[in-house]
Amino acid sequence: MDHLLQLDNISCCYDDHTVVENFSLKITKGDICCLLGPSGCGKTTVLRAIAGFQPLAQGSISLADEIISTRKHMLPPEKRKIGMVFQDYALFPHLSVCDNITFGLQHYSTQDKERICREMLALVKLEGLGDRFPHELSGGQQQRIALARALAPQPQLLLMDEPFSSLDVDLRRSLAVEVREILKSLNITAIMVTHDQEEAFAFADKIGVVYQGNIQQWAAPFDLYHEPSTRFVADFVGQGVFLPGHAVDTNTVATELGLISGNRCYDWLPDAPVEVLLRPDDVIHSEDSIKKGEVVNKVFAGTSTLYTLKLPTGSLVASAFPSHHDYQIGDQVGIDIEADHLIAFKVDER
Ligand SMILES: Nc1ncnc2c1ncn2[C@@H]1O[C@H](COP(=O)(O)OP(=O)(O)OP(=O)(O)O)[C@@H](O)[C@H]1O
Repeated sequence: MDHLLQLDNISCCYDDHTVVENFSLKITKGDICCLLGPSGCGKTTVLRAIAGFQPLAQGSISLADEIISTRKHMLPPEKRKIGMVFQDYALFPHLSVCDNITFGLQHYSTQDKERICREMLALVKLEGLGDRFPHELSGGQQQRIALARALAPQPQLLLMDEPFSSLDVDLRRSLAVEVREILKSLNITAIMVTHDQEEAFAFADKIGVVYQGNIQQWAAPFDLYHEPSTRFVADFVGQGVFLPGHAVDTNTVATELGLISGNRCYDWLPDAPVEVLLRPDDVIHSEDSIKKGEVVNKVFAGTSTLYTLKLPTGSLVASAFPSHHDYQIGDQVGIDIEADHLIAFKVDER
């Protein structure tokens, strides 16, 4: 398969401090990807390395079969045909919307600039606002203009660093979906950096979960959620708790909620101590079940209510029940486990 972008074992340092180490990824043309991870894990550093602002201590980056960064060579950012969108929009305050959008088109004719500006404004659904100045636009509108400016020179790759994080939550989600549609309509390859997993889920075909300067897992959102390959990914992505148990055989674990069997095999030995990941949708309401949990917390979320339930040993599990079941703190609630994707880790597997 042809890859548009390839990072081979890159490392990046600030002074003597290595913040990204042996980091590799491959991105196919047209894919929309996300680097997701906690603050300080190195996401922005990787993005800056791809853009050409961050030198490499090791490894190489190639774009469309051209090596653009190694330890010894860095193609200047302006020659990489990479567009960037930043968290703070970074529009030029003294330029109109049209002049912002056409800023990267210095060598184009006036006629072409006007045409591209019209097309870009239509693309981001802001027709008619070309004469305004950035301070006359809302935050969401400014970010659309920043996107239009980045797309106007037809980049090979678009990089976005926390592009929606200055916006309120509703707008963040809806703009993530809308921007995804725009990029797909143009077959643009993009990488977004975020620490907001819902935003990453709404936006990306593939997500790389980054932890301490390294990719822990590179997968589609569904697989990250249901098939996390490390304990960190299981913990970081989605909600859930780890319930202690021990292995019975390769696909069954004994826990205080009984035997839990899944559709995959592990290489653990019988009796090995393990922890089972239970997502709120794995713990289901079952009125007549002999397995009970005591409600110790509840968060109403419209269609469902998220309950925290205390089991007899004191372990806690989370469960999302349809919200017409309304239990109170202290109630004993019957539950069952439905965890076909049995996700479990050996206790020492961190
Ligand atoms: N210019 C710099 N000089 C020294 N250290 C830096 C510099 N920029 C970043 N770092 C350090 O490098 C590490 C990775 O930073 P980076 O900004 O890449 O992380 P991040 O995952 O993007 O974090 P955030 O989500 O908070 O932006 C952090 O420990 C940070 O303190």
